[in-house]
Amino acid sequence: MSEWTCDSNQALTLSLVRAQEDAQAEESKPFHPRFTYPIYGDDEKIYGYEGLVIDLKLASGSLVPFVNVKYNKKLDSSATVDDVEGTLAKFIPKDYYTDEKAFLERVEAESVGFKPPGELIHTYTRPDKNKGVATTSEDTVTFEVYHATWKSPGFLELHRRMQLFILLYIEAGSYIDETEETWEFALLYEKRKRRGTVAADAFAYHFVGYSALYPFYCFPDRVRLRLSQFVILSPYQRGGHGSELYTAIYQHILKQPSIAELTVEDPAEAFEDLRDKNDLLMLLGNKQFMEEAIGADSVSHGGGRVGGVGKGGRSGRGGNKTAAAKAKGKLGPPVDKTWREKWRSDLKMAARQFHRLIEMLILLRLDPNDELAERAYRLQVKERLYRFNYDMLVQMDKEERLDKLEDTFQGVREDYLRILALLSH
Ligand SMILES: CC(=O)SCCNC(=O)CCNC(=O)[C@H](O)C(C)(C)COP(=O)(O)OP(=O)(O)OC[C@H]1O[C@@H](n2cnc3c(N)ncnc32)[C@H](O)[C@@H]1OP(=O)(O)O
Repeated sequence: MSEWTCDSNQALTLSLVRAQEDAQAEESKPFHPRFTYPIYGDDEKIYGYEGLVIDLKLASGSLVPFVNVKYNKKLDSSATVDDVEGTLAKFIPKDYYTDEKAFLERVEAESVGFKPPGELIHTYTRPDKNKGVATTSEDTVTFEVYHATWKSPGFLELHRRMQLFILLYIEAGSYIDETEETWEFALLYEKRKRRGTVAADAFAYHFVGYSALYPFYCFPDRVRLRLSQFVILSPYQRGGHGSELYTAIYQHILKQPSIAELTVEDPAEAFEDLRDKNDLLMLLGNKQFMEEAIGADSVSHGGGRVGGVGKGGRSGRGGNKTAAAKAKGKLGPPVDKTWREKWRSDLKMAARQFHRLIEMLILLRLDPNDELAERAYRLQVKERLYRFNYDMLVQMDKEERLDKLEDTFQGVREDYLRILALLSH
């Protein structure tokens, strides 16, 4: 890289600023985005500066921005030097701060008054990583999920600030249309007791992440809600917050009679794993579903448990399955399709996702020495794969098609084993 060229992912430095009383938090440390190509171009390079830092600070609650561009040297004014601030300004609200003192005063003022917009739909706690291991309730931090629409007071302004994270974190992510009224949102906030001199019962809210969902018509009289955007900010990633937000959205949907199912738009791999893991845990924890799936005897003997699913392998291998339980279970293989469809519809799951989950649950208990069961399983999975890839497979001759299906099946099976291993950590 030439002396005058900077990596824009490194140059852009984000931080979530808390009020001075609250500032000593892990989550306020600076971090870098995953992508900047939607802002600074496909090669994610900025030309014309040495030691460039684009300091983008956001008030941790309202996400009001402050921008300060710093550098050691800048090339003499010429047409080729990139306009760093002007380019970023096109993607954030016009009224961003450039005066740090005024910005910090705003952060202080908001730290007592800011509350997330929308309706509270889910609460959970985590040990306070800024205090070490939790021993009392004082050592835990509360997190809250809010359901919001454009009509929720204060949400439109907040969304104009937080949508930048879609560009910075989601590949091929783009801004949504504010004039489309039907968007729904789930916002995740940390709710933390204020420190220092402020009132003992005062709380401050800090933004963690959010999701945008869009309803599509679903025959005859309901909607299919499509999760289109989902982001958890770097300082909070891999702490189970994405799982909590996803579960809150799913539980909210289960309670809404007008929503038929939840679908996901073009999920990133990490999100697919998050979704599979949480969906599997939800099914394994559903007593009635598991009893019908594998028989009440097997569930009470631990056949529906996750425990013992080690890395890259299954436990149980059918060893403790009684013949009676096998005969009773609707899971198969092959699965009872009418039973599967009833549960899919009750659990409001998209068809492909639910069929995959069923295939994973079967694999979890499949006895590799039971050739009949192995064959029934292979046929079940291949039937789904055939339908899903029909347009491509139908163009091949028979031998090629069978080879392709077998390869795909083996790949899918390997991936299922990888996902099942995620359940044990
Ligand atoms: C429809 C869409 O919007 S798809 C786009 C999804 N969003 C993005 O990719 C934006 C950038 N990334 C993020 O926002 C977050 O990293 C998310 C949403 C993918 C995950 O959020 P997190 O809060 O980190 O997830 P959480 O801690 O609940 O992880 C649950 C499981 O998901 C899987 N997972 C989460 N992140 C990753 C990752 N980066 N790579 C692989 N697996 C992952 C793991 O199995 C994880 O369990 P584990 O930590 O016990 O191994």
